Order: sequence, then structure tokens, then C-alpha cells
Amino acid sequence: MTTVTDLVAEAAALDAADPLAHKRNEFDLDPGIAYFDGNSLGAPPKHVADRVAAVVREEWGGRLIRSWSEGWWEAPVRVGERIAPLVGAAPGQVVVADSTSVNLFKALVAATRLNPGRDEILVDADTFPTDGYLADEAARLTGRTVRRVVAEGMPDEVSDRTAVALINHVDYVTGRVHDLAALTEALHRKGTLALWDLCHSVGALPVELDAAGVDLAVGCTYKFLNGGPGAPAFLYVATKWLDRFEQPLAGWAGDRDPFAMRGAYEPHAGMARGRAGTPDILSLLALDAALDVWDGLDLGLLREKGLALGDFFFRCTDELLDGARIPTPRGDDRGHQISIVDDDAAKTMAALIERGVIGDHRPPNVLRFGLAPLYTTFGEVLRAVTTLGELRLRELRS
Ligand SMILES: Cc1ncc(COP(=O)(O)O)c(C=O)c1O
Ligand SMILES: Nc1c(O)cccc1C(=O)C[C@H](N)C(=O)O
Repeated sequence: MTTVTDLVAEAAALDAADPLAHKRNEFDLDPGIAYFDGNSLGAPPKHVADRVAAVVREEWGGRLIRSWSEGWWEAPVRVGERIAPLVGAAPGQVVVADSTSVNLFKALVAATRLNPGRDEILVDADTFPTDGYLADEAARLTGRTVRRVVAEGMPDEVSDRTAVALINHVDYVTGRVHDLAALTEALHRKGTLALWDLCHSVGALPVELDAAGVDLAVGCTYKFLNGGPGAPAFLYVATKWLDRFEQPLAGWAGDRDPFAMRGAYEPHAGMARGRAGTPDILSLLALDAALDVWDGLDLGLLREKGLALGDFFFRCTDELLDGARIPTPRGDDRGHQISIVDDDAAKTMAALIERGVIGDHRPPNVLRFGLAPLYTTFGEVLRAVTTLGELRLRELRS
């Protein structure tokens, strides 16, 4: 029989052998806390605070308005190029701007224009709500209808009426990964554009947009990319569509010559056409600094560690939490999050947080534990499961 002492030794051995263990020192994390919410708000890399302070002092304070022509104006595209390798995109296809919600709206409407004569939009039925809401509004504005279909059912449901299908790469409740390449191919067989929401996969697992022939994608940067609360999101437009990508929020920042202040809008030839208005420079440059932690990082190692953390989570629940209901797949078709069904999820998570284990819960009954391979340790995984076990014992006794 495996004892907790055995698991402590296993966790210590796994942490000692972890080739990414050194990355944790790059983050500002309270050592007393086990943080499992990097899938909602990533932890700050240590150097970000000083970098932001320097931007405020030197660029905003020192250079004032001159900073716009000394790098600020181009920053959305420049920072987009830093995200591109993390999503398998060749240069010229990613811009950082606005929120994921806003970029979803741009991409959905643009997709209906790229694929005219088709009257429906398919949306992942289990999607994070904002995607569904925005698909409904994009459809209302463009005279389409929306059909909600589970991701795995898309190949059977897509038809020559479907302009675009919007799918989450990793499901935010269960942590299941949807097969980006296979689903994209199935959509393309019907002439449908593939729009992927990468919020829960970017920075968690390797994403290969170009290789899969994805048309459009969006993602946020405040989760596994650690860009900070409200950090701007990104938008990917495949090169083959770029010159026909006409987004509805055609503000001056996306114009081909914004400072000419011309009367009529003409989209920029490059990814800057994905922009709308003035970029939020402080958040954008905080993200820019946060992205340093990815320099030279092997994404294969990232994935291996994320899966290993998940495997160890399962091992601990199998040993210590008899009968735990876990909707997260056990195979490689999971992202870096483990979910546990708990009928009293809000109360259980509050009790965990009180004990220094920070995850979150989603309605109606799911506890979520995000595993961020850059800073989550195997020791913390064991702590989360043992703390859950202790809570369960208290409940049984009371
Ligand atoms: C899959 C997914 N899409 C979109 C969003 C929301 O995007 P935002 O609030 O940044 O616009 C989230 C999380 O908030 C999400 O998990
Ligand atoms: N974006 C968030 C926020 O502004 C506040 C609280 C949570 C969030 C989130 O990111 C939620 C997240 N998308 C989720 O997976 O549930």
C-alpha cells in the first residue's frame, strides 16, 4: 500500500529531476501558498514590476509623447511576433490588442465576410460563455444563425452552409484538449473556416496553427502567459486571409497610415489591421516583459512537465481520494488543468484557499486546479490532494 510518506518521497524525487524546476525562481510567488490558478491569472515573473516602473518613469515620464514614435505605436505587432512562436505561427500573423472578447467579435464578423453566401456559425456547445455571446451578436449583425455543437460533433454537423466554426482548444471546465489539426481539417473539407480560442492552451502546450492550416485564432495573455490582470489579448490571421481580413472595429489604429488622419479608412496591409484604437501601453509592456520567461524555452519540456504534473495529480487522487469524480481525461487529450466534481465546490474551494491552496471553482460543481509547468511543483500537487483529503475527513466526522 502506498502511504503519504511514499508520495512525499515521490514528489520530492519528481521535483529534483524536473528540468524546468529552475524556472520557478523567476516568479514572485509566496512560498507559503500553493497556487493552482495560473489557468485564470498567471503569477508575475519577478522582473515585471521593475520593468513596468521603468516604463512609467523613463518612457512615460522621461520621454512623454515622444515615446509613441520610439516604440510604443508598433508595440502591438512587435509583441505579437513574440507570441507567434508559442502558437506555431510564422511572422506577420499575430497582433496583440484589446481583449479576447473583442478579438472574437472581430474574427467572427471577418470570417463571415471571408466566407460569404453561408448562413450559419457553429459554436462549441461547451464554450466559455463570452464566445457564445459574441457569436450570437456577430450572427445577429451579419444575418446568420448560430448552432451550438459539441466540439467532437463538429465533423458530422458542419455543412456547406457553415461559414465559420468557433472551438475552444482546451475546455475551461474539464481541461479536455480538442484535436486542433483533425477538427480544422474536417471543417475545411466543407469549406468552413476554423476559428480557435486558445485561452487555455497558449503557454500550456505547444500549439501549431500554421501546420494545422488554422484560419483564425484568438487567445488571452493573462493566464499561462502571465501577462498580468487584464493584459491585452492576441489575434491570429493566417497569411492566406490577411489581405481580405476585414474586421468590423475599423478604428484608426488599424488604418494603413494612422497619423495621416485621412477621411476614409483603408486597412493596414499587415497584422496591424487587427488593431482598433490606442493600445494600453502599460499592460502591453508588462506582457512584453513577462514574455521573457519563454526565451529559449523548449515547449516540448513544458508539455512533458504539464502532463507529468497531471499524472501525479491522478496518482495522488487514486491513492488518497477514493471515489473522486474527475472529468479531466487521463490521456494526452488534456491540457494543464485537473478538475474534480464536488457538490459543494464553492465551500470546498473557500476551505482550500483558507489553507493556502488556491484554485477556483466553476458552476455548478467543479473544482479547478491549474498546473503551470513553469512554477507548479509536484510537492504542491501532493499538498492540494492531501488538503482535499483532510477536508473530506473533517466532513465525514462532522
Ligand atoms: C476560453 C475563454 N475565452 C475567452 C475568455 C474571456 O476573455 P476576456 O474576458 O479576456 O475577453 C476566457 C476567460 O476569461 C476564456 O476562458
Ligand atoms: N478573465 C477573468 C477575470 O477578469 C476575472 C476572473 C476570472 C477570469 C478568467 O479568466 C476566467 C477564466 N477564463 C476561466 O477559465 O474561467
